[in-house]
Amino acid sequence: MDVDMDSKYNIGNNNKISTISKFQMKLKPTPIVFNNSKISPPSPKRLKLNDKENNQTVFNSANNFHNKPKISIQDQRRKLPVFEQRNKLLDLIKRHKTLIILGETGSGKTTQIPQYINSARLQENGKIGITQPRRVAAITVALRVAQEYGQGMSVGDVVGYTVRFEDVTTKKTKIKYLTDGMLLREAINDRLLNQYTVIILDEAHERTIHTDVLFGIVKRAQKIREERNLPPLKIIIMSATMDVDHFSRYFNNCQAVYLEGRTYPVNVFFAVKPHDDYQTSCVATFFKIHREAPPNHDVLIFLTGQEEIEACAHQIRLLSKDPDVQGPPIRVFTLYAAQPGTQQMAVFQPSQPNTRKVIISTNIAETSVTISGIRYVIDGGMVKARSFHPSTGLEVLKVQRISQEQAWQRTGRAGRESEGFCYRIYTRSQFELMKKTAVPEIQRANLNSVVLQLLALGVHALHFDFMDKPPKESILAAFEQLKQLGAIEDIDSINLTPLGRKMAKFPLDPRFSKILLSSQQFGCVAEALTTVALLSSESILLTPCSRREQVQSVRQKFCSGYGDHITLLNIYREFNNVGKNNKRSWCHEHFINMRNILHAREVRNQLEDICKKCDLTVSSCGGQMDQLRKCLLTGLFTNVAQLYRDRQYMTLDKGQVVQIHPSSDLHGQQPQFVVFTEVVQTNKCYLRGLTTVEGDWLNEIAPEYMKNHCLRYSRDS
Ligand SMILES: Nc1ncnc2c1ncn2[C@@H]1O[C@H](COP(=O)(O)OP(=O)(O)OP(=O)(O)O)[C@@H](O)[C@H]1O
Repeated sequence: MDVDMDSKYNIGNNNKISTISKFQMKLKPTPIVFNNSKISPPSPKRLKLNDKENNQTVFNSANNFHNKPKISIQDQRRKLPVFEQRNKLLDLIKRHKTLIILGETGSGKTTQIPQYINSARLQENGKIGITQPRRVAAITVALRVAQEYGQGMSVGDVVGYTVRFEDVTTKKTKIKYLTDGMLLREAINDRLLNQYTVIILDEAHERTIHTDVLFGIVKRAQKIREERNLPPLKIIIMSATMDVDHFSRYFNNCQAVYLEGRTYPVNVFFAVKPHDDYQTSCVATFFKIHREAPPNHDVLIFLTGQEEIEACAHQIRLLSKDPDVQGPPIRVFTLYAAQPGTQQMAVFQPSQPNTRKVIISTNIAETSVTISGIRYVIDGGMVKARSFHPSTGLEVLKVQRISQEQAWQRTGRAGRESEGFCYRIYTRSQFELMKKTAVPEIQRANLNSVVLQLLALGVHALHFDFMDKPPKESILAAFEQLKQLGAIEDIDSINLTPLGRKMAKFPLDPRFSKILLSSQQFGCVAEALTTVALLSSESILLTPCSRREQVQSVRQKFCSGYGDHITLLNIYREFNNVGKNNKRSWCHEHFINMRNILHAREVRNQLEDICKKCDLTVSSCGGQMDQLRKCLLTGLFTNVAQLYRDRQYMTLDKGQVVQIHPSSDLHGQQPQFVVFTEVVQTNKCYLRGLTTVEGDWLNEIAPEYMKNHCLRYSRDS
């Protein structure tokens, strides 16, 4: 792209924008001005080789290679900065039982280091496990590494991956990429993680709740294996951006090594002034790039969530139809967690010649992934983060500014195959005001699942060796909830009840596991499985903004007076009744996301297998929805709200004032009691995913809980 690196450019001066705007006045992209900042990510302190005082090591490498003709995959590997350091690195790995490795984004840590270890047989008879915070990264990196092995090697042979509901490994697998959540589940069955001799916790800076728990689990497994003279466990912690001292202290002042050298430079631009409407600014910036960049120089845009991403995709598709828009044909892709795997993988397909691929993604493309062809990153600067408030008992999703570390990771997605560009839709001073690192998830999340998993490992969360302790009240709230669900006898207990042990077998929030495990007693195992599978997968409902009324009218026949969960169940049942050949057109006609519903079916099958292992037989309640509604209450009785004033509800648990979300089937109705599965916070608190329940059922189903949580208002008041 022929951008003058030293001058500003101004999308507002581009008369193409005014032509574009005639298509959709409301969506007119805001003009945005950038400065080229020419800055680089901060490198960790560079210290001398084997600097004893600081216990860190520096490597020197200066691999700078620019737009070269296509090179073989093996040559690509040899040109990565880590390649030059291979022997020194292997020597360090051999000598240290725990090692921290820092290296620039794209330098080859994730794909190369496990291969080096395997070639040198450092793992001996065990496996090398490499964790990733997200499934997309685990899958794509495994595919890439299998491809690098060549010789017809397919994923699942020497290189494999395991993500929730998908295991592509065999006995032959030596290098196993897996999500941090899956390694944690494996630890429940094998506390010492005996199948591994090397565990690499990658992208450690992300501090996902699972990685944070794994820090303690692997540290403990390493120590116990040492004490018992079992084959040792080597731990490697990797990232491009992390607080080395903090990590090193936690891992008994272990050695840290900084791999110098980067692949290709990325030129960073900041907006000259703040832009509140970052979504529209991203679109404007995209069209600026599109007009000037050669074909197949692809673009990755970071936004916060499904709705925003779909709206942006819609806007780009619409604007790209303007005959005045110059540039190659645009192919728009979206990437967010709620999509099924197959749809996510489509993003990684090579671009068609002479086109422009634009991918609009959440932070799932922020770390580890390489999307071939990406030269440009547009960073909206925001992320949707989940936070739990023990005082209200609610877990809410909120859009907030990213951290500086996240900004650098996003920048790192350009410049992986050649020089790249990153446009930040925020000013330099806004960047400087951002937090250096994000608050670890463990300090802001609902800890129900973690506390349950730790108990399954025989550990009490209050006594667990966390790198940064979660708030005590969040741990206590989790114990309280597990007690209410019947997973433990009392809140000091470190023993799970038989029910609790079964709950820990499901890769689900304990409230959902409880629903499944109670469903036998209500004769609705089939319906509970469907409902929980649908709630654990991405939304099956498509609601294009422009066709809202049409959507409502075709879906009317599925709508249940009992609310959203039963409506979803009705849709799923009908989908199953449609013949195989007609499913696609049926989905199209009813605005149902076919991939998501098929994915939900896969999830359902897997949950059914676990139910069978827990001795449940699949029964159906047919049309008796009271059975399912009661069953939902067995897990979700702490998520009940009562009508107390016109359209205002109050949660029974903590007395939080809430309203029914406009997208709910129950919006506009005022049932006395509702059970909910989601809370969304904008300027008000809204409940989404609702089912009506009867007040009397609460005493029947959760008598203990109701002793302390009386109904706030009697029916007559
Ligand atoms: N799927 C892929 N397609 C094409 N090239 C790839 C792919 N995966 C990796 N690469 C190449 O390998 C390089 C190293 O990738 P790798 O993921 O190992 O780096 P990393 O140091 O772990 O980066 P990060 O810290 O960003 O995860 C990339 O910069 C890219 O050039």
